[in-house]
Amino acid sequence: MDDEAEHLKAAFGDSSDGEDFADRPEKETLGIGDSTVWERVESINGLWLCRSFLSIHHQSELLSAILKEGWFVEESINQAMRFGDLPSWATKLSDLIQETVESVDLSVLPADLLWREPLFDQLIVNSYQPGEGICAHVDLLRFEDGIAIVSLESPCVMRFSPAEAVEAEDVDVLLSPGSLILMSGEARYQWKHEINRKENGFQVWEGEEIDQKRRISITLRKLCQA
Ligand SMILES: O=C(O)CCC(=O)C(=O)O
Ligand SMILES: [Fe+2]
Repeated sequence: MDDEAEHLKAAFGDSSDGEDFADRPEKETLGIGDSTVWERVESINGLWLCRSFLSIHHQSELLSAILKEGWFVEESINQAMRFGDLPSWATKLSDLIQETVESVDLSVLPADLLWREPLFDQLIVNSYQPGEGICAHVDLLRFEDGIAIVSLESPCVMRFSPAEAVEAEDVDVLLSPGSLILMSGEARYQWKHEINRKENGFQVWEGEEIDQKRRISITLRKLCQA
């Protein structure tokens, strides 16, 4: 077992523990977690969270595929970007997002976004060491509506705050490993999002300080046509 798999096993237990994947081959092939429950983040239209998007096994496979790309061998490099043809693991992830969204009877993503071709053609993988995060921002307008973020490894709190000075409270969302968030409409254009993992940050969830480790995120977007 390589270091990453060992690390995941230590954190989450063996993926085969108590799970008989043979009974549910379809789910496992698709990499769908135990349940694909979607939560609408109240007070932010267009923000949806699926905590159990990826099974432990799929998280481990995805992490290995990302690390195999060799993007993060130098400590100074913590971000990789790809446009157009995405690596096969990212295309599979995009397909899985589409299937998962399609299979629920909820408007998790507006149909015109869900069925555009391709769903995503831009990929960013960020690797954050403990203490590192991302400043409050609205994603650039050169990207279309409909943004997906998949989280791996350390959980973190992502804070949403209104982009314009309006009377609305900030909203914290816990991005646990294996989770997927989708932002569209107001969530994408009218709210900023940030992750502050500095000492004076906000990595507290349900009263407990989050034990920070490396966090890897995969952001999928679609470029606007020129
Ligand atoms: O790492 C994340 O979860 C967020 C990344 C992000 O917001 C971005 O790249 O625009
Ligand atoms: Fe962003």
